[in-house]
Amino acid sequence: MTFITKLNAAWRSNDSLLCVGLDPDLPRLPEHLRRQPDGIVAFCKAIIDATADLACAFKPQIAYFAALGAERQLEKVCAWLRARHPHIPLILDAKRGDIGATAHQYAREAFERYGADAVTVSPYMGFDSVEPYMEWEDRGVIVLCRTSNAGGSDLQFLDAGGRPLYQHVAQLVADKWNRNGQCALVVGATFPDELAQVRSIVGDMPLLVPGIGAQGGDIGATVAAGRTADGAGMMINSSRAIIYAEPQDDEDFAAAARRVARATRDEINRYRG
Ligand SMILES: O=c1ccn([C@@H]2O[C@H](COP(=O)(O)O)[C@@H](O)[C@H]2O)c(=O)[nH]1
Repeated sequence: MTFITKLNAAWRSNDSLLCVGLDPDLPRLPEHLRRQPDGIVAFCKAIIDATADLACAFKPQIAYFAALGAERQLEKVCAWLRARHPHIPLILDAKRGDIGATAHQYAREAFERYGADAVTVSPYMGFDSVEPYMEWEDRGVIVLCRTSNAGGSDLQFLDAGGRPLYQHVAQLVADKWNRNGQCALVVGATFPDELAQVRSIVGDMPLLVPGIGAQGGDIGATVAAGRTADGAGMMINSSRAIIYAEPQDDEDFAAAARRVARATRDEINRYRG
């Protein structure tokens, strides 16, 4: 099954546009897990199992694992996700970008080592730096377009032939790069006007939309700006607000994550029309 087919099925089966981000920052993990050798794996497995019926995708952020030399733990988290929840797409957030030969190795890392359904990539080294990922025709290639951080405007708003560079990237990916129908774009929820612009350029292409939750993006404005005619089209990511949700009463961390994930999924759905 291709990434796009899997994503469409997950949108429907879980009635969800919510992507749960896995950004396990060791000091923020429950105390008993910080001391365990595979504590990050245990943390992520518990979050995954508690939210899998509420999510349209999971997005591990590779930096949180690589910074600790915990790539083996990331392998285990990805293996768990693929084995226990094979119908939920696994997006590796790695934001790779390099010359073709090196990009090929990054693609092997994402798709073969971690078995990801999709990977995030930077467009700024051009098509030959993105093309190697497309050899895996069943996987998704999610290209940075209008990122959620304020500093994204430094470059993404530069004039590119009469319009901002992020719009040029959207057009380029939609018209030329998406030869196998496997591309998606990253557009921040923190910029609903730009999200609407991108949606008008790319038709029904899926958008990975980080920036709600800890970054404060407005869910109603995000859904209104980015949804497709059938009320889908987006993987709206929330990481810290879900995985570090404050437990209430006698909840454990996974139950707290589930409560916030459910509330977020339901709030998104209220605006889908
Ligand atoms: O433009 C972008 C692209 C990627 N991200 C990533 O998404 C999550 C956001 O985490 P929160 O805790 O929900 O803020 C994180 O992994 C980022 O690296 C992004 O925020 N913006």
